[in-house]
Amino acid sequence: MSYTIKTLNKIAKTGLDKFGEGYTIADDAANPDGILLRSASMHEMEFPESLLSIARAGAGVNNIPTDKCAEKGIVVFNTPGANANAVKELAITSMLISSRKIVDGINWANGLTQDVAKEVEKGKAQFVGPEIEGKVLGVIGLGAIGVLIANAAVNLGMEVLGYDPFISVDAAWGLSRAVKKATDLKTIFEKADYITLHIPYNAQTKGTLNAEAFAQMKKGVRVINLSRGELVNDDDILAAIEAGTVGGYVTDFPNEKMINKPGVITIPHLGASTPESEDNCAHMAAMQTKVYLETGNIRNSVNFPNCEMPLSGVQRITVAHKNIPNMVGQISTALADAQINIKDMINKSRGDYAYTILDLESVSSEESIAKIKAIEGVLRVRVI
Ligand SMILES: NC(=O)C1=CN([C@@H]2O[C@H](COP(=O)(O)OP(=O)(O)OC[C@H]3O[C@@H](n4cnc5c(N)ncnc54)[C@H](O)[C@@H]3O)[C@@H](O)[C@H]2O)C=CC1
Ligand SMILES: O=C(O)C(=O)COP(=O)(O)O
Repeated sequence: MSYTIKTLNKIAKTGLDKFGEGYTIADDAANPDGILLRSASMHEMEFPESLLSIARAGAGVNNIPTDKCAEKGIVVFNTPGANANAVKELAITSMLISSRKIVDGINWANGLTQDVAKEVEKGKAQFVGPEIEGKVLGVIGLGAIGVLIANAAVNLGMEVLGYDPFISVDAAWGLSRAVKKATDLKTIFEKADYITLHIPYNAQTKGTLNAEAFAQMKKGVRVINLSRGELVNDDDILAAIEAGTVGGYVTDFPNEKMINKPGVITIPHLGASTPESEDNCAHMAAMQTKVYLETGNIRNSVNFPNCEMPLSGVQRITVAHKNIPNMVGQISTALADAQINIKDMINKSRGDYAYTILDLESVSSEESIAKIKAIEGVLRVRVI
């Protein structure tokens, strides 16, 4: 057994150490079995035939063409929740720095040269800003991060409204009963003093906060975006700041338009930059990759279903395929034609794609594997 892992970003050593014997890890591997990355964009990349999996050490997968990967039978993983606490802490920080004029105050104080103590007392009145206790926070997206923030804000004495039409059962279980459900974005826009976004960036969520949204918001609302820059329309929020509708914008995704703008605080994408999160994400990404390469079991994929079965039999075959009728029938017929008995099997689907694991009582023949590969809708066959 030997596998090659390519890294596209710096991945915490504690995670890479999990691969252990039989693995070569390099940032310039030509024909990797697996790729590990953080925010590097893979949209323009060619995928080598050797590539079986991609693991995003983090939450957002908008930097990976997940459908294109699925079509090639490449399983893409992320690490749900592994960096959520780091983002929660930065979101609370962001609410505070959007409210109290801490950043401006620090910059001003650093520019003082003489009679500093006296000048501080004279000048501090220009940096007054409101407290967050008693104010209304609107949380858009109640996943791993949104739930933690909503609960923390309740504990800080805020009134919290949450909006997530697709909330998972687990997330709902974790949410404080004090968090009120908003059934539409309008309610959040009209009531919130602070709005924080915790949704993925995709074609549906692009520009969630735009001129139409800002027009419905309370005057002076503070907006926090630690999710992705594209969720907020840059020109529209700058206009809303200029008009006084938005009282402050904190973004973890600076660009040329946002730098050095009054009312905008730019953070250099630090949401997940804590040693704890970097270790958690790397650990999960490495373990999910190792398990997939060595057993074919899928845990925490974003483009294929989760599908796990304990190893049994003398050989395992995994088939990534389209979610269309009669795939399992055709695969088992190909094996039966070669007198191969199936000891155990599992089939799961997710959207347009599905995955089948078969543990065999005898070793398959090249001919039967070729037959499975030739079935229309089969994307990738592995013999483990
Ligand atoms: N700044 C940073 O360093 C980090 C940023 N992120 C960003 O935060 C996002 C969220 O992360 P997690 O909470 O871990 O993901 P998650 O997948 O646990 O939660 C996302 C939630 O958004 C909800 N959602 C999806 N579309 C929605 C819509 N149109 N309206 C309302 N809710 C919607 C989903 O139902 C889900 O509950 C990531 O996709 C990523 O873009 C995540 C980690 C670090
Ligand atoms: O997990 C995410 O979605 C993030 O945005 C974190 O990005 P990073 O791993 O710090 O480049």
